[in-house]
Amino acid sequence: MSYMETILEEIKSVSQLIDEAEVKQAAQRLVAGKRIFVTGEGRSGLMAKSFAMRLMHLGAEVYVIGETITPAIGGDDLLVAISGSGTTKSVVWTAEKAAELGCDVTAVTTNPESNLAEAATTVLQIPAATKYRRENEVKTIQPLGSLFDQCAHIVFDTICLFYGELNDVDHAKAFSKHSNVE
Ligand SMILES: O=P(O)(O)OC[C@H]1O[C@](O)(CO)[C@@H](O)[C@@H]1O
Repeated sequence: MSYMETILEEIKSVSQLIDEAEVKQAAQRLVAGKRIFVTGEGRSGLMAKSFAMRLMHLGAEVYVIGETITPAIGGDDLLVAISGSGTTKSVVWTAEKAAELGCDVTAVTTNPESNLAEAATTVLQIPAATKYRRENEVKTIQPLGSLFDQCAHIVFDTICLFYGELNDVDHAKAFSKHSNVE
């Protein structure tokens, strides 16, 4: 099998462990018209940013924690916190702080028993391999958390499809939100 086929097989094996109904529920929680904040470090942070960009194109009011123009988070807001391991301190701390403020916190992680999952209101588990290669993680030929990153990206795109459906946003509406100064 080629490397590309192997990667696709790895992603497929993880996707088969995810219940799409749970992904739809994650999208439904984002529809409430609330402000959405996303957070994650490093690679997981990049996945968070790509998710935020897609949600913006779909009409959401969305912010990335730590960016220059990100406002204060409040009790009426939603936080999506992404960490493959569920142990990255800055992400756990952000989730704890947001929960303390009354935010609805969705943890996107491989580990439903992690500190991040504990701090969250809801856990969306993506049972992919992380950089820690814990015993129960699925096998991967890819280094670090690549498999988690890829699967998270696909799960976020699935959430975006549900989100678009629920909010009546089609390609044309999304295109109208796309940058016109590039
Ligand atoms: O997804 P996690 O477990 O929070 O890990 C994030 C960290 O791991 C890496 O993805 C890889 O070491 C870093 O880019 C990032 O700082």
